[in-house]
Amino acid sequence: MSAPLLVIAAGGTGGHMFPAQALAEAMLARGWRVKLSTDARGARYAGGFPREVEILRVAADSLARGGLAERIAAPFRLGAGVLAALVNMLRDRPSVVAGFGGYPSFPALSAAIALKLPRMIHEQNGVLGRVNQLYAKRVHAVACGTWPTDLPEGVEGWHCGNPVRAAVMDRAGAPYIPPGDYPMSIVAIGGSQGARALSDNVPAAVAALPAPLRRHVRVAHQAREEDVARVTAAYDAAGVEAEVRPFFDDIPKRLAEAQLVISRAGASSIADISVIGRPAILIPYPYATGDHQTANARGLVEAGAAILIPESALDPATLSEHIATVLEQPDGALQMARAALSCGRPDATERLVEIVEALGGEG
Ligand SMILES: CC(=O)N[C@H]1[C@@H](OP(=O)(O)OP(=O)(O)OC[C@H]2O[C@@H](n3ccc(=O)[nH]c3=O)[C@H](O)[C@@H]2O)O[C@H](CO)[C@@H](O)[C@@H]1O
Repeated sequence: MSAPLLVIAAGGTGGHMFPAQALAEAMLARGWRVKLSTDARGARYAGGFPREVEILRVAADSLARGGLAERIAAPFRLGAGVLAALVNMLRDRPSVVAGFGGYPSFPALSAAIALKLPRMIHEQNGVLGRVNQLYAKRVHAVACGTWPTDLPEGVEGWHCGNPVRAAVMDRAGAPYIPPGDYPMSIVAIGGSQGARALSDNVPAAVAALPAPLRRHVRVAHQAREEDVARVTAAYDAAGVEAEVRPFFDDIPKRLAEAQLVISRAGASSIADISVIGRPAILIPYPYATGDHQTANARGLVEAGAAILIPESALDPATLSEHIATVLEQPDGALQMARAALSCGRPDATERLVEIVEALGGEG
């Protein structure tokens, strides 16, 4: 008998592809075969997948983007994608089909429903994306990366978490050193691309801290390339030691060493902060689809692990007060760090594996 087959369907952004890759690796290690159904954009990330994973390219464009001709063509391309997925699945008879969101997950999930195959979705954010929203009621399991997640009535979700990188796992629950009379680290991150709102406000907020506190603070600040010079100059002018870069490759280590994290609320940033367990001030990106970053922040805020500042209420004075509140209260900061840890799911991949194996066993 051949090994059971998992078909993973995921769209073309890192947010969808990374958890899909973590599951692919884990299922291969358990002796399953894995195929990845994705589009041209997703195929660019497929290089990170193990070589054993066969890539099935599907055409599946957004119905809402592009020019008129593209919009007219989109439903036909989606239809062709569904037909191709049907043909593939009739041939392969997968044991489980797992959608990770994005348009390319539409054809595979549609075919799985038509063929009555065991199927699941994983949603990384606290609000369901379009394809996941469409199919949440028609799959056998809804795995949630963020908790709580807004789900349609009658749909039960499983808090699996979002898989994090090995370098984050290595620091899961690393001891937290509460703030005190010694050098303290603030890490400011704005998602994978950096955030202008953080660059406009964090340096001024740090500069406005009471002098005895400011003297002890050093900052690692991720800024967009074009903002690096002015952000560096702002810290210099305030006499604050700061490293300003477009991207830190060693962010897991820096998060582990931080007394406070100031961040956007992208799904992976939230997962990293939770798994390592650090107090945070979260400023959700206000234009994310369905305001999902505010939803992503909810779990940490409700647990008392994070302070939420909507971008509309963000200014240096407000941010400065919140930074001071965390850094001047070591017990409170320690409580926040512990609360963050209680939201973390370092076993996210294993939880996803359990769902796949349970569904595969029923197939
Ligand atoms: C603007 C936008 O729409 N962003 C979306 C995008 O997030 P995006 O991919 O931009 O951001 P995420 O927070 O999900 O991930 C960023 C990752 O980069 C790491 N990091 C960050 C800075 C740095 O210097 N070094 C570093 O390694 C973070 O620790 C994290 O692991 O996809 C996510 C998953 O669907 C969504 O939740 C976000 O809303």
